[in-house]
Amino acid sequence: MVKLPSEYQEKYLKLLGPVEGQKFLDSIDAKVQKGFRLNPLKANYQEVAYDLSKPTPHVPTGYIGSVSGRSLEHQTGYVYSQDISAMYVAQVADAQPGEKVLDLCAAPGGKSTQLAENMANQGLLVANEINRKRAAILAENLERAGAFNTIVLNESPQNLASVFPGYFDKIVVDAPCSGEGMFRKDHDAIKYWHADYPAECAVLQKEILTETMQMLRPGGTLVYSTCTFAPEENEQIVAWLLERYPYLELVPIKRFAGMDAGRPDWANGNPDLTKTVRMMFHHFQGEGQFVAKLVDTRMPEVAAKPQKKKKAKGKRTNHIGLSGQQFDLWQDFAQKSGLKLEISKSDLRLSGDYLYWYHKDWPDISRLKFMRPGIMLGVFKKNRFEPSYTLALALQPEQIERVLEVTKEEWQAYVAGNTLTLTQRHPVGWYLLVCEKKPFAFGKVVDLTVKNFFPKGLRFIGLLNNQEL
Ligand SMILES: C[S@@+](CC[C@H](N)C(=O)[O-])C[C@H]1O[C@@H](n2cnc3c(N)ncnc32)[C@H](O)[C@@H]1O
Repeated sequence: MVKLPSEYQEKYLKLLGPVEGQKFLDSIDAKVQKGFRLNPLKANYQEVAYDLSKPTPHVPTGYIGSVSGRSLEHQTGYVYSQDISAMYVAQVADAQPGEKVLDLCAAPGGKSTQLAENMANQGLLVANEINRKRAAILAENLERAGAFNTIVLNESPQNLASVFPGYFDKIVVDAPCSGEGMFRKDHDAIKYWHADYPAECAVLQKEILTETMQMLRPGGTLVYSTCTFAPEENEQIVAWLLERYPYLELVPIKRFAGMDAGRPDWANGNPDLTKTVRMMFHHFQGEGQFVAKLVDTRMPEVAAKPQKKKKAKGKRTNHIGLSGQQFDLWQDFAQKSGLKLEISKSDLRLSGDYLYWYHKDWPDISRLKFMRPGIMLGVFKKNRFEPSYTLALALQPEQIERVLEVTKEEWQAYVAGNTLTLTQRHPVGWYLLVCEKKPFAFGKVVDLTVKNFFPKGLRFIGLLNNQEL
């Protein structure tokens, strides 16, 4: 039996009433239902060695079941382990190809990967995370997903607002919160809870949303979510938004079986709050989640003010052009490996020795701290170019001629850091390594050996049959 703080118990018994409140509190001991999503950015994305017999009704790519972080499917970004409630947030955001979307509090990347998938790699997804270590994990997850249209930043909402005024069509704020909805899955989270915690989180949420509102374009959409049950961080925040920004309107969110409507009586009585959705332990299969969708009803032409381009402060060192020699090295790689991606020279950027693909119509982010200023294509080392792991995971096998299909045992050996031995000679050079049709890395063929270029920090012991011992 999980022990919940007495003030927490009293609060929910009062809010929900004694009978329902007790059911809610008792459900803390129920089994955690794991979930995962498939990734339609990948070719043959449904060809995975996982049970797909339990699809989720509310997310077309969602399934009930667990996946291993050591499986081929996970490493190649075909599956993403995610709670089935959490996966409803990006579904509600309904990001479309071509849109400009911001995921403001994005790590580890559950919502960002799903947004990128829904955008079919068209448009721009800015995935931001304030915590640097978490931002690195976010970048890795987006990399695995094969997200091509993404910039990963490591900024405060305030700094972002100074660069992106009125810029985004859609913004997802999956806010830092008191995490009550995680209590069943992560008992340690209970230790941090105290009676004032939700109110403290609400102060931060309002600060974050104040900056957020500066970045939403007139006519744009804001999705606000938390993984807590506390009304202070849910209905009361939405009520505050509606009062402070009268041009915002709530959009009704479809409620699937087990989902509850938001509770006006837990805020200021605004009946529109029933358009928000709660996922509660005792009713819905997943963990706790709240989600609200708001649209900015101002007409774009009335409200939009011309934005003056701010001059960058200090030296702009992040993006410099390629030298002629570097461009030749890149082209040599592209030509020899038979790369079939249309990348114009003006979309190539250099950051240190790293080569990025950064669309010329994307905004100037040189004043911001970034993890990935675009898609990392590779790195220049002395007189050679090494293609990146990111590029390997973003490619479909048909987008490159030099492909080497390996066995599952060879995949396991390679991701652990070993070289592979070939039985047949191939021309020297870079090859996209593919296992069960899933690209997983680049390797360099020299004589009868595939030299290992799997990133050192990511090496692991892969599973052959997806079963953790
Ligand atoms: C609920 S988590 C995000 C989960 C993520 N959206 C996902 O689906 O994987 C909230 C995030 O907000 C970040 N955060 C904390 N304080 C913040 C602040 N002041 N401004 C912006 N983000 C903040 C946390 O580091 C955390 O990664």
